[in-house]
Amino acid sequence: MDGDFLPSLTDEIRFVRVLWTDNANVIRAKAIHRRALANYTKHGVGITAASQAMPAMYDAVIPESGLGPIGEIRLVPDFATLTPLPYAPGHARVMGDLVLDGEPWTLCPRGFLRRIAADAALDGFEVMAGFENEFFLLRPTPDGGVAPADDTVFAATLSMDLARPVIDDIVEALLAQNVPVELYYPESGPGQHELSATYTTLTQAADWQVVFRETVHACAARHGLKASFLPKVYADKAGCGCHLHLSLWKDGKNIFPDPAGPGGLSETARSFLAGVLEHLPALAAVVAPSPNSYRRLQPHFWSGAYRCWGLDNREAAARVPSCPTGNGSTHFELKTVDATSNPYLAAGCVVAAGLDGIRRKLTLSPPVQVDPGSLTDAELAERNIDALPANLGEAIKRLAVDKVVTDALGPGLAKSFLAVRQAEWDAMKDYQLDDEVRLLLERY
Ligand SMILES: NC(=O)CC[C@H](N)C(=O)O
Repeated sequence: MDGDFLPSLTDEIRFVRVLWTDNANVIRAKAIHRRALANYTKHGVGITAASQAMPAMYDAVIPESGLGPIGEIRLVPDFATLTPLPYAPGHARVMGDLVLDGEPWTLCPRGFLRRIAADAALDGFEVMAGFENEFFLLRPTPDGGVAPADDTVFAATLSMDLARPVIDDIVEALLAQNVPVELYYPESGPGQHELSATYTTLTQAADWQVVFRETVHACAARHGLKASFLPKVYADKAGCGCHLHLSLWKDGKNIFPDPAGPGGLSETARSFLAGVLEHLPALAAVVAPSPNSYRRLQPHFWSGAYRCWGLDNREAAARVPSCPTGNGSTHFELKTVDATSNPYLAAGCVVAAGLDGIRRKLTLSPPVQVDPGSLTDAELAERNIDALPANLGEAIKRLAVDKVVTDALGPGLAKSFLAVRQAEWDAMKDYQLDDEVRLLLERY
């Protein structure tokens, strides 16, 4: 698509933002003015390679990432994703691919996910995915802080009424960007909401996750509110998950369900899930990558803090939702994931772990049909259930030695990702919750 899309841009579009995500899952863009667009369609806009070496705290290059001041990458617009931004009149957005010497750059998160989708295809599978987000709507307070926009409870219709103007705006904006919203309800935290969309292909699911975060933040701001996806904002209240739903398809047919299999899952689905659970301590560094993530992964908050799976079990890391038709289970939900994770890296690493499970024909442990948080240490050990890493520092150590996940990432991406995670852990390991919230609330 070398410029043939240009007539489709209305005269009102002034800037086209080309987006990329980094190893700290900050969403960034360079915007091209429409009068100069043709100059950048093919080879994209130059950005520094060091853009993949920045932690969440500040724009500084982490030297251990292997990146530095020298090195230029091309941010090439993927015009198939072009859409005007309903919340930013005059602006449109495309997803960008990071390209080096005309080839996908090995450190590009979007390119990485495409690689994993291609790996799955070589094994004969198409992966379908969906990210299911929770977020807080917060109101600025006179002292410069924020407070929840309301103090309602789970699925409270009062919350629906109070938040309706902003939620309606978010939903209309998502639909206008072709993100097919399906379900909405207020979640149990104060001012917390959940909106989910239909599942789709792996790369599109990650693209939609970026669009989702952008849209929620921007629409909230238009209503004088702040939105945040930070995993834990209030210590004693629900945190924000970004559960990842996955299924595997062959020849257009979902191969997850088998009504006769344990949990209604086929043998392939069970091996895939076993792979995800085997690698989960390492995956934690990718799907729960912020020091703040580990405040959320606690028992009794339905956040998936235990390495196990269960049918309709909301305390297990992997929940297999039962199917109302009784024809077997169509997918599973990895609850451990939060929205500080880069969706391309998170989805790609989880799928790589699952494919490893299939290749090695791993056997899935029996489902856990009790609240793992209510079991004693001895009972947990007996069932082979362990807690996830206690903090980001522990998770980084597990990722560094997980050959399957780091090989999937490739040496450059693994090195830069680990270096950026380590820098965040080093900087924030002694922070109190308030310090984290002050620093990270508006990043996510
Ligand atoms: N309804 C739920 O499953 C709540 C999820 C929970 N808020 C989380 O942190 O993931």
